[in-house]
Amino acid sequence: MKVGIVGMPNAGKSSLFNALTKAGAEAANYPFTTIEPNVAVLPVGDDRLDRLAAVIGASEVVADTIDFHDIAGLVAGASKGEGLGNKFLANIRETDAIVHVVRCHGDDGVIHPEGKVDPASDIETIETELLFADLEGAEKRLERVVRGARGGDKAAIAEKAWLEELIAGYHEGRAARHTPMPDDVDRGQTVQPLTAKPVLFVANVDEGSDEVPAVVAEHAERVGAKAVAISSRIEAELSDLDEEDAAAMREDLGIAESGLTRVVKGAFDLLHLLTFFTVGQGVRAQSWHLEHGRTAWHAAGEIHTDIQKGFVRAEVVPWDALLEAGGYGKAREAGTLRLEGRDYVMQDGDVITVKHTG
Ligand SMILES: Nc1ncnc2c1ncn2[C@@H]1O[C@H](COP(=O)(O)OP(=O)(O)OP(=O)(O)O)[C@@H](O)[C@H]1O
Ligand SMILES: [Mg+2]
Repeated sequence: MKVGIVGMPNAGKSSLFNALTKAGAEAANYPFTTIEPNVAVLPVGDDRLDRLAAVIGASEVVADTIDFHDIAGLVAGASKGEGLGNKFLANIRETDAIVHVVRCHGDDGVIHPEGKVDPASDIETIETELLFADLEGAEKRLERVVRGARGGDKAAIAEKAWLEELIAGYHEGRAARHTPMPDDVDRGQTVQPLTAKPVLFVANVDEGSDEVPAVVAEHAERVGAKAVAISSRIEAELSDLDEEDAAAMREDLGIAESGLTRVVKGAFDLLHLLTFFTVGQGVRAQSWHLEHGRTAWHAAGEIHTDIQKGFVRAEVVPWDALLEAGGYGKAREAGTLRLEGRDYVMQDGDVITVKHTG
């Protein structure tokens, strides 16, 4: 899962990113040691996984991760290639969701590219750039599709209608997420609009506050997005301290929970994924994620392509049933552990053991 951090220049993106990087590097189960400098890998903590690992006697706990990409500031005109515009937009294109950092703090020492702090206007600037980029992409694609549609190609006809609807929406300032792609459009061939991606607004507020300012909260609600508030600078400073000092400083500042936790959880929730687990005695306990509606066969593919290729059947038990039974044998006796085929639709919290050949 990849999340891109976007926002105006100087909004506080890199401060947030640096705090995330340190948090990731310090987490006990950080699975990668080398990664590009603009990517922070964060484990998505899950209390269920820890409990399963303890009961089953796993050798270690490996939580699934989420990648945050620091993307340079997006200025007005980026979609026309201003600044490093196109490169930034290409970076955003590869992500599954967007964290949009909005400057809300009033520290005069930090220059604002437009000369004044105005969260609503900043949000509009960024959203407009994303819309322009999508508009250009959709118009280009439409030119190509029109010919196929004229020839009577079913997929092309459906795609043409969808693109026209998208374009009409863009002209009215409507993001692509409000015009979902119909099933009969070839997903692999057509545009992947930036404005279809789910968004988490991060209001970068003055230190000591963790309330989302009303303008940001209302905007987020209007566009169907979520919002959290943090002080990027404080989070970056806190991440430099050891745990004890950080906790004391949080208390002094009156910030309850780690702002980073809220950002990671908030970003993760955007993706609407289900979590499943693999756990065994003396081996790793791991968490994994899948889109809702995916099957045991897809789950096997997440674990390993070889396991998917050799899929025979799956043993599935809900995490709480396994916990209650205290082990696989007891869960089998209790009838909560079931045998399932490849088409079994995975449920959130399933613990799976894939039996496979090879
Ligand atoms: N909540 C805050 N209060 C006060 N100062 C802050 C806050 N958040 C960030 N800053 C300061 O704002 C400046 C810009 O922050 P940062 O480098 O994170 O922005 P950026 O969005 O990455 O900018 P760019 O687009 O240039 O990459 C830094 O000096 C940082 O310490
Ligand atoms: Mg930066």
